Amino acid sequence: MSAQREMKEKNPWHTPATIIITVIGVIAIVALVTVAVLQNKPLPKKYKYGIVLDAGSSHTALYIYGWPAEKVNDTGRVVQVHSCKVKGPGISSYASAPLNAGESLKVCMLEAKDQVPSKRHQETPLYLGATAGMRLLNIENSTASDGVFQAVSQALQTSPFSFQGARIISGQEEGAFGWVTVNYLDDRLKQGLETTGALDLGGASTQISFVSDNYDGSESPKNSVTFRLYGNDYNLYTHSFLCYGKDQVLRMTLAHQTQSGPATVLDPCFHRGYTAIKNYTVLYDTPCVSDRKPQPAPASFNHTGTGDFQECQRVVRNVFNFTDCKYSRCSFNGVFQPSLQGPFGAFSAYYFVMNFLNLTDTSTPLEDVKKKITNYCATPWEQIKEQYPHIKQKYLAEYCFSGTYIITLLTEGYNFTSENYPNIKFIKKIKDSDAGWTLGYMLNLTNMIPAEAPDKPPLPHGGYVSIVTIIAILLFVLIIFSLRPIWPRCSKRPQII
Ligand SMILES: Nc1ncnc2c1ncn2[C@@H]1O[C@H](COP(=O)(O)OP(=O)(O)O)[C@@H](O)[C@H]1O
Ligand SMILES: [Ca+2]
Repeated sequence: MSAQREMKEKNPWHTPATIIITVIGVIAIVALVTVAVLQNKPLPKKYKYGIVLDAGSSHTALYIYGWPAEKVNDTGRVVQVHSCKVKGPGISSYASAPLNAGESLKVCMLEAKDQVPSKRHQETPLYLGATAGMRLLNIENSTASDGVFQAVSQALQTSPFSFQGARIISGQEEGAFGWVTVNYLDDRLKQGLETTGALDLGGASTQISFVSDNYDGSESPKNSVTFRLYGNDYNLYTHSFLCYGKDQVLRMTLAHQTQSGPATVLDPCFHRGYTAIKNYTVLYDTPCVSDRKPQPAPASFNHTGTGDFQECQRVVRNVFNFTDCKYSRCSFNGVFQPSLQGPFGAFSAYYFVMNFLNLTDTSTPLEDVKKKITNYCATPWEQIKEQYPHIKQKYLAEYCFSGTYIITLLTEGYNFTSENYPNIKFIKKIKDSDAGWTLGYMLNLTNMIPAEAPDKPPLPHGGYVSIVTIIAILLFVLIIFSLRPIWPRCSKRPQII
């Protein structure tokens, strides 16, 4: 009894001071964790938006991008939140009725109004960039192109967004911003990883952009764009070939085949059984071919397919000049090109065509790719129409030509070989955002990619709570252990006696 009483008296757990300390300690730990959980909750997310209209030669598309308002420079956090395809042709087709060009954008602009919360409308920048279709119209008839821009600008000014202007973007911008988009979406810029080259095939022009280590830009300065992004310097090679989009190349190959003004053209790039009456004036109505119009020319010709890949490739080769080159190396038409390097993303019409032909898997050897296109071209037109009843016949008739052109451009134009052809990925989207120049264009105009690497991001909320909890538990354990030297001695004393 007396030993028990002694123990009770000497046990520090039972003194009022220790009880108070322990209670205060526990309350402090609970309070600390509660504060960490409640007070440091991330602020409710505020979103910002930006809108870009891609006025291409064949059609216009509207893209809405969104990003959290805070710390946007942190990561590749700008994403495509919506897209809208404008009904009808590209704005350059409205040269003689410009008001209709403005009118054509209305449906997508209404969609954009619904997609962006109304309290953000006023602060949302809206851009329109026009590419090769308008470049060609501007060369052909600058008054007409001015008229189109006036009409679309007027239509866009009436929108609730902050309209920042409509303009033709240069081929260099188109190529460089396509490259920025691909690498931004892939998170390659921020991490300073090896970059991906960009291959963009449009209807009226085509772009190639990539970083090559043995290229410093001095051999052909007009093909060089330098960027400092997230603390890394990039020396980008880029070139845009005007008239080398697939629609203009098709005209050039037809022009090549109609130089003598024949009444019938037997075209190996179209299927056997395909036949259509085509108008000479319409065919030659672009600066890419206008100087080659046969004089005098009949009103129309009979365009008849023979479906022969190898012959088609022979015809397509005629649109390239492989001989003139004043540089150390060239792609074609006397244009400098450094040696190909790294992976490539090929988008827009590259994707549409190769996806249709089931050739997006580039592990398919180049020889097999050619065989598949050969088979497709050799399939009679009636069979093709039956096989693909839901695909627009204009596209359907042209896939043989387009596939042949793509392979010829890549291998003979840009010098891809069977070894590095697998480095090309045919892509439509990267992480739900379309590959194309528009995102890079907006990131640039809104200064969203900093030149220097951003500061290390602060600890996320979850991480902060965990750390405070761990510290609190450690403190608790520490209190227990700090009392241990007194406590065990007291409890063991009766046994010693
Ligand atoms: N589903 C499809 N199949 C084949 N080609 C397509 C498809 N959708 C779009 N295209 C083609 O993609 C090209 C897009 O070019 P576009 O961006 O309008 O021109 P540019 O960039 O030269 O101004 C056009 O040749 C168009 O016909
Ligand atoms: Ca385009």
